Amino acid sequence: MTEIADPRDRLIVALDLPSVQAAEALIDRIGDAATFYKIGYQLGYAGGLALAERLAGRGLKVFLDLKLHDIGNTVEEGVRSASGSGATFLTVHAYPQTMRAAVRGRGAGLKILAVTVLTSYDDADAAEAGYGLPVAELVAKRAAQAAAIGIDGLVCSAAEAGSVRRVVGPDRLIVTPGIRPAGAEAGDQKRVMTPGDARRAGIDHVVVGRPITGAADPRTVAQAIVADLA
Ligand SMILES: O=C(O)c1cc(=O)[nH]c(=O)n1[C@@H]1O[C@H](COP(=O)(O)O)[C@@H](O)[C@H]1O
Repeated sequence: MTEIADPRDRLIVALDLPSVQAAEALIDRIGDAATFYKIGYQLGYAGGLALAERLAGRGLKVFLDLKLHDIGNTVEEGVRSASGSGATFLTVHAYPQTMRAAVRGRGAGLKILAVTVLTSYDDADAAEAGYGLPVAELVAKRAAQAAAIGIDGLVCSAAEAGSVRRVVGPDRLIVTPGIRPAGAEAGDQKRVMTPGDARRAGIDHVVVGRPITGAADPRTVAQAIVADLA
């Protein structure tokens, strides 16, 4: 687990919103309660990539959640292009060819996170997708491959944080979505944990979307999550 001086940096708010205007309004409402924002498909395809550069320019940390997976050349060049965005994190899927390409394209300052098994998957979903391993074993296998390839961090559920830490050692980042404050709706997430339990399991950062984006008072929810993480 890495040392993080400001506990707010452990919370990554997923800006899963339909427009840059909506994202900017949410960031204004959250104010200084959060320092780290994730831009994924929904906002990225609606002008969010330019927003990523603006947020980084304002000193906020940005996680570009592009979940790249393609032929090696395309991944390598895509990662190279994203290296100029000012983002701190970029995701790829944890396939060996894809991870090797991402490491080749990685520029200074950009950390590559490999998504092991999506937190919306349980063992039945993995079997339906053709995998012959239960989720926990597939996560551990992909984490070991990612570490051997030199990936900076892993995305998994907090339920696997302990086993992933044993596989990858203390220096690689563990970033966990599927985080729900006690009593919050899980929605389509199947492997969920509270922020405090995730922290005790040894994660570095949590990713939280709908519990914050859908809250009547997103700033208060973000502050409560940071307090639980601390
Ligand atoms: O890479 C991710 O961030 C990610 C990986 C994963 O396994 N599960 C997962 O939920 N995510 C992302 O984390 C966020 C979770 O959002 P909420 O379920 O609304 O908190 C979404 O933006 C997802 O795209």
